Amino acid sequence: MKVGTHPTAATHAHGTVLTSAPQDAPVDRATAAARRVVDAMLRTDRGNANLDRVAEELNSIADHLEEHAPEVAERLIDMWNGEGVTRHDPVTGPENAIAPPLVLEGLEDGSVRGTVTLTMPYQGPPGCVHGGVSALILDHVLGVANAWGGKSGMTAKLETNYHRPTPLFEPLVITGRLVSVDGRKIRTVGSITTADGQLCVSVEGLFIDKTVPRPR
Ligand SMILES: CCCCCCCCCCCCCCCC(=O)SCCNC(=O)CCNC(=O)[C@H](O)C(C)(C)COP(=O)(O)OP(=O)(O)OC[C@H]1O[C@@H](n2cnc3c(N)ncnc32)[C@H](O)[C@@H]1OP(=O)(O)O
Repeated sequence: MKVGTHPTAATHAHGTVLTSAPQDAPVDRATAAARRVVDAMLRTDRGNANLDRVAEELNSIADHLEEHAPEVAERLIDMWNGEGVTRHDPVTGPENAIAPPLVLEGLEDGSVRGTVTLTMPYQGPPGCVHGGVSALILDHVLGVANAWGGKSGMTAKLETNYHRPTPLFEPLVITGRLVSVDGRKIRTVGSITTADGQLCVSVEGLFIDKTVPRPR
Protein backbone atom coordinates (compact mmCIF):
# COMPACT_ATOMS: atom_id res chain seq x y z
CA MET A 1 0.00 0.00 0.00
CA LYS A 2 1.25 3.44 -0.86
CA VAL A 3 2.00 5.40 2.29
CA GLY A 4 -0.36 8.28 2.95
CA THR A 5 -3.10 7.49 0.42
CA HIS A 6 -5.75 6.27 2.86
CA PRO A 7 -8.44 8.89 3.58
CA THR A 8 -7.73 8.68 7.31
CA ALA A 9 -3.96 8.91 6.88
CA ALA A 10 -2.28 12.24 7.50
CA THR A 11 1.46 12.59 7.18
CA HIS A 12 3.30 13.91 10.22
CA ALA A 13 6.98 14.42 11.05
CA HIS A 14 7.58 10.90 12.39
CA GLY A 15 5.28 8.82 10.22
CA THR A 16 1.76 8.69 8.89
CA VAL A 17 -1.09 9.02 11.37
CA LEU A 18 -3.61 6.21 10.79
CA THR A 19 -6.18 7.27 13.33
CA SER A 20 -8.64 10.15 13.26
CA ALA A 21 -7.12 13.24 14.78
CA PRO A 22 -9.24 14.75 17.55
CA GLN A 23 -11.10 17.73 16.07
CA ASP A 24 -12.32 20.88 17.70
CA ALA A 25 -15.86 19.58 17.07
CA PRO A 26 -18.67 19.52 19.66
CA VAL A 27 -18.89 15.69 19.50
CA ASP A 28 -15.17 15.35 20.24
CA ARG A 29 -15.38 17.83 23.11
CA ALA A 30 -18.45 16.09 24.55
CA THR A 31 -16.78 12.66 24.24
CA ALA A 32 -13.62 13.93 25.95
CA ALA A 33 -15.82 15.25 28.77
CA ALA A 34 -17.59 11.86 29.07
CA ARG A 35 -14.18 10.17 29.28
CA ARG A 36 -13.25 12.55 32.12
CA VAL A 37 -16.51 11.68 33.88
CA VAL A 38 -15.80 7.92 33.69
CA ASP A 39 -12.31 8.45 35.11
CA ALA A 40 -13.40 10.96 37.78
CA MET A 41 -16.24 8.65 38.86
CA LEU A 42 -13.69 6.01 39.83
CA ARG A 43 -11.49 8.55 41.58
CA THR A 44 -13.99 10.63 43.50
CA ASP A 45 -14.45 10.08 47.23
CA ARG A 46 -17.09 7.33 47.72
CA GLY A 47 -18.57 9.52 50.43
CA ASN A 48 -18.93 12.55 48.12
CA ALA A 49 -22.22 14.03 49.33
CA ASN A 50 -23.17 15.22 45.85
CA LEU A 51 -23.33 11.82 44.14
CA ASP A 52 -27.15 11.76 44.09
CA ARG A 53 -27.14 15.10 42.25
CA VAL A 54 -24.39 13.80 39.93
CA ALA A 55 -26.56 10.76 39.07
CA GLU A 56 -29.54 13.04 38.35
CA GLU A 57 -27.53 15.36 36.10
CA LEU A 58 -25.88 12.50 34.21
CA ASN A 59 -29.26 10.81 33.68
CA SER A 60 -30.62 14.06 32.35
CA ILE A 61 -27.69 14.30 29.90
CA ALA A 62 -28.29 10.69 28.79
CA ASP A 63 -32.03 11.44 28.33
CA HIS A 64 -31.14 14.41 26.13
CA LEU A 65 -28.69 12.40 23.98
CA GLU A 66 -31.19 9.54 23.57
CA GLU A 67 -33.93 11.98 22.54
CA HIS A 68 -31.65 13.14 19.73
CA ALA A 69 -30.51 9.67 18.62
CA PRO A 70 -31.59 8.49 15.15
CA GLU A 71 -32.55 4.86 14.52
CA VAL A 72 -29.61 2.48 15.10
CA ALA A 73 -29.64 1.34 11.44
CA GLU A 74 -29.39 4.95 10.27
CA ARG A 75 -26.62 5.74 12.76
CA LEU A 76 -24.64 2.65 11.66
CA ILE A 77 -24.68 3.82 8.02
CA ASP A 78 -23.38 7.20 9.11
CA MET A 79 -20.69 5.65 11.35
CA TRP A 80 -19.25 3.55 8.55
CA ASN A 81 -19.01 6.41 6.08
CA GLY A 82 -15.65 7.89 5.10
CA GLU A 83 -13.45 8.85 8.03
CA GLY A 84 -16.18 7.71 10.41
CA VAL A 85 -14.56 4.28 10.19
CA THR A 86 -11.85 5.37 12.57
CA ARG A 87 -13.86 7.75 14.75
CA HIS A 88 -16.00 5.33 16.76
CA ASP A 89 -13.92 2.23 17.55
CA PRO A 90 -13.23 1.40 21.23
CA VAL A 91 -9.44 1.81 20.95
CA THR A 92 -8.64 4.84 18.77
CA GLY A 93 -12.04 6.49 18.25
CA PRO A 94 -12.16 10.13 19.33
CA GLU A 95 -15.98 9.82 19.35
CA ASN A 96 -15.98 6.77 21.64
CA ALA A 97 -15.72 7.59 25.35
CA ILE A 98 -14.39 4.13 26.21
CA ALA A 99 -11.42 4.55 23.81
CA PRO A 100 -8.29 5.88 25.60
CA PRO A 101 -8.01 7.10 22.65
CA LEU A 102 -4.81 5.68 21.14
CA VAL A 103 -3.17 7.53 18.23
CA LEU A 104 -1.32 5.26 15.78
CA GLU A 105 1.37 6.08 13.27
CA GLY A 106 2.29 3.95 10.28
CA LEU A 107 6.05 3.70 9.89
CA GLU A 108 8.09 3.08 6.74
CA ASP A 109 9.29 -0.30 8.07
CA GLY A 110 5.68 -1.51 7.75
CA SER A 111 4.84 -1.40 11.46
CA VAL A 112 2.34 0.76 13.29
CA ARG A 113 3.07 2.35 16.63
CA GLY A 114 1.46 4.51 19.27
CA THR A 115 1.89 5.63 22.85
CA VAL A 116 -0.87 5.69 25.42
CA THR A 117 -1.21 6.15 29.18
CA LEU A 118 -4.05 4.12 30.70
CA THR A 119 -5.80 5.10 33.91
CA MET A 120 -8.27 3.61 36.40
CA PRO A 121 -11.11 2.64 34.03
CA TYR A 122 -8.69 0.12 32.45
CA GLN A 123 -7.51 -1.45 35.71
CA GLY A 124 -7.22 -5.21 36.28
CA PRO A 125 -4.79 -6.15 39.09
CA PRO A 126 -4.05 -3.30 41.53
CA GLY A 127 -2.40 -0.43 39.63
CA CYS A 128 -2.13 -2.53 36.47
CA VAL A 129 -3.90 -2.80 33.13
CA HIS A 130 -6.67 -5.41 32.78
CA GLY A 131 -5.52 -8.29 30.55
CA GLY A 132 -8.68 -8.07 28.45
CA VAL A 133 -8.02 -4.39 27.82
CA SER A 134 -4.49 -5.21 26.61
CA ALA A 135 -5.94 -7.85 24.27
CA LEU A 136 -8.58 -5.39 23.01
CA ILE A 137 -5.96 -2.75 22.26
CA LEU A 138 -3.65 -5.20 20.54
CA ASP A 139 -6.43 -6.82 18.48
CA HIS A 140 -7.32 -3.42 17.10
CA VAL A 141 -3.71 -2.37 16.57
CA LEU A 142 -3.05 -5.59 14.63
CA GLY A 143 -6.11 -4.78 12.48
CA VAL A 144 -4.67 -1.34 11.74
CA ALA A 145 -1.26 -2.94 11.02
CA ASN A 146 -3.01 -5.16 8.47
CA ALA A 147 -4.60 -2.10 6.86
CA TRP A 148 -1.20 -0.40 6.80
CA GLY A 149 0.14 -3.50 5.03
CA GLY A 150 -2.70 -3.31 2.48
CA LYS A 151 -4.77 -6.18 3.94
CA SER A 152 -7.86 -6.59 6.08
CA GLY A 153 -9.45 -9.52 7.81
CA MET A 154 -11.40 -10.85 10.74
CA THR A 155 -9.51 -11.99 13.84
CA ALA A 156 -9.64 -15.81 13.94
CA LYS A 157 -7.07 -16.26 16.69
CA LEU A 158 -5.23 -13.95 19.06
CA GLU A 159 -2.55 -15.66 21.11
CA THR A 160 -1.71 -13.38 24.00
CA ASN A 161 1.31 -13.71 26.27
CA TYR A 162 1.44 -11.65 29.44
CA HIS A 163 5.12 -11.32 30.38
CA ARG A 164 4.83 -8.90 33.31
CA PRO A 165 2.08 -6.73 34.79
CA THR A 166 1.33 -3.75 32.54
CA PRO A 167 1.44 -0.53 34.56
CA LEU A 168 -1.30 2.09 34.64
CA PHE A 169 -0.43 5.81 34.81
CA GLU A 170 2.70 5.65 32.64
CA PRO A 171 3.27 5.81 28.90
CA LEU A 172 3.03 2.46 27.12
CA VAL A 173 4.34 1.83 23.62
CA ILE A 174 2.00 -0.24 21.47
CA THR A 175 3.20 -1.77 18.20
CA GLY A 176 1.85 -4.03 15.47
CA ARG A 177 3.26 -5.47 12.25
CA LEU A 178 1.91 -7.70 9.51
CA VAL A 179 4.44 -10.53 9.11
CA SER A 180 3.03 -12.84 6.42
CA VAL A 181 0.16 -13.52 4.05
CA ASP A 182 -0.64 -17.06 2.95
CA GLY A 183 -3.78 -17.17 0.82
CA ARG A 184 -6.52 -15.79 3.07
CA LYS A 185 -4.42 -16.20 6.23
CA ILE A 186 -2.80 -13.04 7.52
CA ARG A 187 -0.35 -13.32 10.41
CA THR A 188 0.34 -10.25 12.47
CA VAL A 189 2.29 -9.61 15.67
CA GLY A 190 2.22 -6.87 18.28
CA SER A 191 3.36 -5.84 21.72
CA ILE A 192 2.93 -3.53 24.64
CA THR A 193 6.13 -2.30 26.29
CA THR A 194 6.90 0.30 28.91
CA ALA A 195 8.62 3.50 27.74
CA ASP A 196 11.98 2.06 28.87
CA GLY A 197 11.46 -1.05 26.74
CA GLN A 198 10.20 -3.69 29.21
CA LEU A 199 7.98 -6.18 27.38
CA CYS A 200 4.59 -6.53 29.11
CA VAL A 201 2.37 -8.21 26.51
CA SER A 202 3.05 -9.80 23.14
CA VAL A 203 0.49 -11.19 20.69
CA GLU A 204 0.41 -13.27 17.56
CA GLY A 205 -2.76 -12.93 15.55
CA LEU A 206 -4.27 -14.96 12.75
CA PHE A 207 -6.65 -12.95 10.60
CA ILE A 208 -8.74 -14.39 7.79
CA ASP A 209 -9.23 -12.18 4.76
CA LYS A 210 -12.94 -11.49 4.78
CA THR A 211 -14.90 -8.30 4.34
CA VAL A 212 -18.06 -7.74 6.34
CA PRO A 213 -20.19 -5.45 4.17
CA ARG A 214 -20.66 -1.93 5.46
CA PRO A 215 -24.19 -0.97 6.44
CA ARG A 216 -26.00 1.04 3.78
C1 LIG B 1 -3.77 3.02 5.98
C2 LIG B 1 -4.65 2.36 6.99
C3 LIG B 1 -5.47 3.32 7.78
C4 LIG B 1 -6.23 2.67 8.88
C5 LIG B 1 -7.62 2.37 8.49
C6 LIG B 1 -8.42 1.87 9.57
C7 LIG B 1 -8.44 0.42 9.60
C8 LIG B 1 -9.43 -0.05 10.58
C9 LIG B 1 -8.87 -1.22 11.26
C10 LIG B 1 -9.90 -1.86 12.06
C11 LIG B 1 -9.27 -2.94 12.86
C12 LIG B 1 -10.26 -3.68 13.58
C13 LIG B 1 -9.66 -4.90 14.16
C14 LIG B 1 -10.62 -5.63 14.96
C15 LIG B 1 -10.83 -7.01 14.41
C16 LIG B 1 -11.99 -7.68 15.01
O1 LIG B 1 -12.41 -7.39 16.08
S1 LIG B 1 -12.79 -8.89 14.09
C17 LIG B 1 -14.03 -9.47 15.22
C18 LIG B 1 -13.61 -10.72 15.95
N1 LIG B 1 -13.56 -11.83 15.04
C19 LIG B 1 -14.68 -12.45 14.62
O2 LIG B 1 -15.78 -12.12 14.99
C20 LIG B 1 -14.48 -13.57 13.64
C21 LIG B 1 -15.54 -14.64 13.79
N2 LIG B 1 -15.18 -15.77 12.94
C22 LIG B 1 -15.52 -15.77 11.62
O3 LIG B 1 -16.22 -14.89 11.14
C23 LIG B 1 -15.00 -16.90 10.79
O4 LIG B 1 -14.73 -18.03 11.61
C24 LIG B 1 -13.68 -16.51 10.03
C25 LIG B 1 -12.53 -16.18 10.99
C26 LIG B 1 -13.95 -15.27 9.13
C27 LIG B 1 -13.24 -17.67 9.16
O5 LIG B 1 -14.38 -18.19 8.50
P1 LIG B 1 -14.40 -18.49 6.93
O6 LIG B 1 -14.32 -17.21 6.16
O7 LIG B 1 -15.60 -19.36 6.67
O8 LIG B 1 -13.07 -19.28 6.67
P2 LIG B 1 -12.74 -20.85 6.90
O9 LIG B 1 -12.97 -21.49 5.59
O10 LIG B 1 -13.44 -21.38 8.12
O11 LIG B 1 -11.21 -20.75 7.26
C28 LIG B 1 -10.25 -20.31 6.30
C29 LIG B 1 -8.93 -20.88 6.73
O12 LIG B 1 -8.56 -20.30 7.98
C30 LIG B 1 -8.40 -21.33 8.99
N3 LIG B 1 -8.96 -20.85 10.25
C31 LIG B 1 -10.14 -20.22 10.45
N4 LIG B 1 -10.32 -19.96 11.76
C32 LIG B 1 -9.21 -20.41 12.39
C33 LIG B 1 -8.80 -20.42 13.75
N5 LIG B 1 -9.55 -19.87 14.73
N6 LIG B 1 -7.61 -20.96 14.03
C34 LIG B 1 -6.81 -21.47 13.08
N7 LIG B 1 -7.15 -21.51 11.75
C35 LIG B 1 -8.35 -20.97 11.43
C36 LIG B 1 -9.21 -22.53 8.46
O13 LIG B 1 -8.73 -23.73 9.01
C37 LIG B 1 -8.99 -22.41 6.97
O14 LIG B 1 -7.71 -22.92 6.68
P3 LIG B 1 -7.42 -23.77 5.33
O15 LIG B 1 -8.38 -24.91 5.36
O16 LIG B 1 -7.72 -22.80 4.19
O17 LIG B 1 -5.98 -24.13 5.42
